[in-house]
Amino acid sequence: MGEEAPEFRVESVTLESKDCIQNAIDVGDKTYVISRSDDPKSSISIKILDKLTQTWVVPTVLGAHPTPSNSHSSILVNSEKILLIEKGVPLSDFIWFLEVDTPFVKQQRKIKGTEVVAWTKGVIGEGQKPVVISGPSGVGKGTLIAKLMKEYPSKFGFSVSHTTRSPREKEIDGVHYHFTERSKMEEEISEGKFLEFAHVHGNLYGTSIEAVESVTDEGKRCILDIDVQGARSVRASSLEAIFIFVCPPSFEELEKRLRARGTETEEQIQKRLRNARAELDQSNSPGLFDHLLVNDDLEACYENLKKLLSLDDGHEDPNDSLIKDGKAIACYSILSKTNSEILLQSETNEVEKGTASLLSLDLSSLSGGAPGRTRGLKLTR
Ligand SMILES: Nc1ncnc2c1ncn2[C@@H]1O[C@H](COP(=O)(O)OP(=O)(O)OP(=O)(O)O)[C@@H](O)[C@H]1O
Ligand SMILES: Nc1nc2c(ncn2[C@@H]2O[C@H](COP(=O)(O)O)[C@@H](O)[C@H]2O)c(=O)[nH]1
Repeated sequence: MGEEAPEFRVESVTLESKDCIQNAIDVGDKTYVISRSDDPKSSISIKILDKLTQTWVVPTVLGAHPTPSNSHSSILVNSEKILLIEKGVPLSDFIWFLEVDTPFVKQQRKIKGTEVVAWTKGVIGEGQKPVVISGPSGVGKGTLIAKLMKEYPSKFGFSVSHTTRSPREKEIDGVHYHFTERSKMEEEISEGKFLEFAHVHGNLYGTSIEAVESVTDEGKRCILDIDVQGARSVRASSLEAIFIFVCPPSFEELEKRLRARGTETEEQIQKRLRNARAELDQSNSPGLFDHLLVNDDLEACYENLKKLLSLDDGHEDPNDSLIKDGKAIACYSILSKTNSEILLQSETNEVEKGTASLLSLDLSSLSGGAPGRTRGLKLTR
């Protein structure tokens, strides 16, 4: 927490009636009214008053909404976003931002031709970098990932991709893939819901932003199994990840594994083998992959993968002690704001296990935002 005395500002007016709570926050010429009814199941609604014309607008609200709760407090962070602190929800879910004029909101306003706001959830700490695993079809990516998830179920989470291909026997919708119609997937891509997508072996595959975010929200390290085109797109995105390419010991062995798997027709096998040559050629593209792993003996390759991942395990997240018990119930309200921090005060008399009476949210720590999460929040006692 900084030394300077908190500068108190009345930027938010809270009106509580018998069955409704409303916060009114001025941002330039507009007043944003955030309301929720007394019913904890009902969601938050937003109205905007244009102070110049004295007209009300109900904006298009993008992003996942805050978890229903019966109370919140809010404050303007800067001209782009409002902070909302929810009460009575788990600590892992109590910080939200309403983006009112971020670059994303400005862009969406232009596209939609309406007033737009976007919710984004605040995530404490950076978490560990996601791991992108690429390699030709049949090399054993899925096998290696399955072993990792089995051995470390609470440490790693799989990014469930979308695909337009048909499910194989034993593949479960929502577990192995989100099996989807091409038109629906294309629509969602155009809505900006995908981190990356690619045409692979004649079908459309893609990683939704939600697929990665939901794993990270659970405090797990995200594993992506995607092709080389997808790896390139993720490399070019703002997601900082570790990129691993898995090679077969030989092309003949790759073909043998693909055939032995018995999931593709001869025509599909031929297509996958043709694409494999191109993917193997690209494995050495400068700056694309951080590590190459040869999957000859499965156990030896798995041990090498574990060694690679533990190289990045060294760092301790300073927020760990605060978020360790993410299920503890948050009962904070906003106390004050300076240019550098927002102070949150606990409203419980007895400080619950895993929570503190006063928390400082470092305003220089906010990164990302809609359509993903606002990450890297530094929250200190
Ligand atoms: N080291 C290995 N030695 C022998 N067989 C292996 C080895 N690793 C995986 N396999 C087998 O090879 C087949 C293909 O593996 P897997 O399905 O994991 O490949 P993949 O890279 O995930 O393929 P795709 O990209 O098509 O999903 C499976 O039948 C698997 O059991
Ligand atoms: N670019 C992306 N590639 C993906 C994604 N999910 C899977 N894949 C890759 O597709 C092939 C074929 O997979 P299969 O399950 O049909 O055998 C394989 O190389 C995967 O890595 C994705 O979301 N984006």
